[in-house]
Amino acid sequence: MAPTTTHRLRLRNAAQVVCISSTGQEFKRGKDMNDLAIKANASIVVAHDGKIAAVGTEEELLKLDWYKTATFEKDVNAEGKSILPGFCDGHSHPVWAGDRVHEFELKLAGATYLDIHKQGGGIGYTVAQTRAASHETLEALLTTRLNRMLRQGTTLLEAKSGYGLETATELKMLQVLKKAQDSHKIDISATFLGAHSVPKGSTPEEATKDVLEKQIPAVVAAREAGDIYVDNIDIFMEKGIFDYTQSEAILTSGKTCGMCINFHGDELNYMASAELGAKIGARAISHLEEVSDDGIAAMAAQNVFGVLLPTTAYVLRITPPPARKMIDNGVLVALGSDFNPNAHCLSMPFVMNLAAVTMRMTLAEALVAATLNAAASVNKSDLHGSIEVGKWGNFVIVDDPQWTHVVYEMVDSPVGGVYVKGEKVV
Ligand SMILES: N=CN[C@@H](CCC(=O)O)C(=O)O
Ligand SMILES: [Zn+2]
Repeated sequence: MAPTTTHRLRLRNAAQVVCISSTGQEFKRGKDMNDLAIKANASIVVAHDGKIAAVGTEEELLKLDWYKTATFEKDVNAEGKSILPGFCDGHSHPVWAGDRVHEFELKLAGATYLDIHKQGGGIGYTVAQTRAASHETLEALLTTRLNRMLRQGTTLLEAKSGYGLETATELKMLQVLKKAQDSHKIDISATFLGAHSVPKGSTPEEATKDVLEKQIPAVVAAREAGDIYVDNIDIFMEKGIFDYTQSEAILTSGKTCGMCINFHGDELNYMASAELGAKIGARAISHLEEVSDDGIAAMAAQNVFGVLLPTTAYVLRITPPPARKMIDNGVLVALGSDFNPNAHCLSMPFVMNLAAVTMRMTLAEALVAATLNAAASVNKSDLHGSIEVGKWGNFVIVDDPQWTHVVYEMVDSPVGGVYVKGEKVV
């Protein structure tokens, strides 16, 4: 008889455990996105280190010697429920003060995003508010937003700076993200976005020089001092903001300093961002509403993730990115909420609903893009994004035997519980 082993958690006999992968895949592409590796009437065990120790039907689990005598600190009956991996949000801007509800009304009345931007609103408005805000104010705002995301099932988040556009405020935002990473249940991939816009009174050339010569060196020094951490470098590559040459210079400089390239491109105008990203070894490019066919081919060939953000097209009433074409042509597709003062969305279930309805992704593709592929877009699918032995015990419990209800039931999605590292956090 095997000795008794104790474990943090067993979720017992769920109608569906949606594993996403059962072979340790780093990501999924093309038709494989429709295979969710679903186990019916299955259980999950999480060890005391917060990692998944076993997943399978009772019959499968009883083949494991240790399982027969195992005990569980929490033993939860999941009958009639379905279990998904915690959602992974591949793109967000969660650190800022003020809001732009006044601009929402202007946009509804016909003003475009770039019209408002040129008049000093948009990102410029948020930059002024965020520069003026204290660490404490930003921390409190971020915590509230993270809590709301967690309630909707997000357990991994890519989160950007970018409302400072100068060294001190960019560092303040990254410090606030580090504090959240050290204290909050959501795991955060931190992104430096000092080139989110051209600050008032500067030219794009001057702003590029400031990012290259002041901001990046300061970010690297603060990272070395342990004051911040930073995983990715980003830029808003857009007409009238940063062009091809400026984007290439900033992104490659960040890469040289050890950051992964993960940037905004081909959003409102075609900029050859996809082609640039493939050329310089980007991990991910977000938006891509205006991506070219050549750009799609280049991204597919170089394994560059397309992080698609259906909330942006919805709120700006623009044409969504060609998700179908991208998936069918082999691009690695992930999803993000794009939470920011322009697109105030904290819910990955809603993002999946929009992806399915407005971008013609299947429900399975939307789920893979909001779990395994979003985790992989920030190099974290070794621990996030699927229900497999050795990964974090991060789960969303859906109050229905069919997981698809979490996407189908709009707005008040049936998220019945959220677990992080085997602990119930919602
Ligand atoms: N497009 C650029 N950045 C954000 C919007 C930021 C803002 O408007 O404050 C985005 O991803 O949608
Ligand atoms: Zn963005």
